Amino acid sequence: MKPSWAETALYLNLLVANGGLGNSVSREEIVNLFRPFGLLESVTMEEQMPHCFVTFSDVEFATNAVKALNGHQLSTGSTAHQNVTLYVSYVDKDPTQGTKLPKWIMWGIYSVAYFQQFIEVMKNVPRNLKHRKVKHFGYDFNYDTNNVDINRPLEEPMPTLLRDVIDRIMQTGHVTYRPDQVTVNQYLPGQGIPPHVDTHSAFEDSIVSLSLGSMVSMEFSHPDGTQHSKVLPPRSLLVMTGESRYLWNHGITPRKHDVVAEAGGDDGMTLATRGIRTSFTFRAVRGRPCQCAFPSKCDSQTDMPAQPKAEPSKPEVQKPNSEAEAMELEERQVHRFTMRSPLTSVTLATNPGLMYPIS
Ligand SMILES: O=C(O)CCC(=O)C(=O)O
Ligand SMILES: [Fe+2]
Repeated sequence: MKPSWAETALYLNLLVANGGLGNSVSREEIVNLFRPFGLLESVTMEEQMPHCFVTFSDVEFATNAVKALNGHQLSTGSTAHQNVTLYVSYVDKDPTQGTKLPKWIMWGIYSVAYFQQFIEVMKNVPRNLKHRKVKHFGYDFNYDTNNVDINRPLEEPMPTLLRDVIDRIMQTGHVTYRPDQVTVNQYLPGQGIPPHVDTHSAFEDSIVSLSLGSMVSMEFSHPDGTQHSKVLPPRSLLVMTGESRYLWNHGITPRKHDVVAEAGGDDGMTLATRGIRTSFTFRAVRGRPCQCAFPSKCDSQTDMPAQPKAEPSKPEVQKPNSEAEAMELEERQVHRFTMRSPLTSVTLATNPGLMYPIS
């Protein structure tokens, strides 16, 4: 089957020509216009510029907004500007450019039918870890040693589907070593993965995670204490290279909702309910010691204190012992947020793809 990304290239980032501060269009007008299409990740407006950038948290939201709003006329009403016609188009802009944060590739290049085949892969896999389901291709990942045995590749060949994606990943130019190991993680709402750095000696530099199904918020933390959460929208690729691969911890807090910032420029927060998320992590096994510039996190260069195991989950801060306790903890955390800022509740589709076939 011909993969549909061959014809389809959609992005989460939109350029809104004529929708800028330079045309006296306000942030509020842009947010009000775009928000009905789905959760907004950001609205970027610069002084005097005649355009702005809108980033959605899901490719489908962006697709629908482009269809509906390209050519839309913003009328004067009570606002400062004359009638302006907005021209909305996709833009391939990397919002993490120039920062040390993980690279973020906004992609919606695969059709839904194509993705559905990926999720099928997990259907017959038993729930084999306490906190999530996993399956490995290429090489097994050993959760006791947090490593792979390079001398024991799996007999099952890498499925064509995954080889297609790997080709596509290589075409981005962000990845030096061709991935030959794939770990599929399937998380139910309430499940997660403890903060960790993928073992340096096990895998080469670039680590790529493709998210399918529900969005989730991934937490990144730097040894200097810097914390950063990033919403991973469905059908997006996260590429961790350099510092973000070797130094920053990444993890997913086990909870059923994520508190997500709204893009209005104020302190608006939205509570997003998690659905089932399936992620595909693409890595290249290393088979030789790591010589990175981050010895404090490098098992090849330092006697590392044992990493928190990816399974079973080890508590970082507060760990609920039962489902009831987990719910209570979550209630408390969510409640704290509610007190600080008004929350609107939004349930994101578990598999938005099924609802909006592209091709
Ligand atoms: O689910 C993800 O996107 C990340 C998985 C991960 O970090 C891992 O398997 O090492
Ligand atoms: Fe990881």
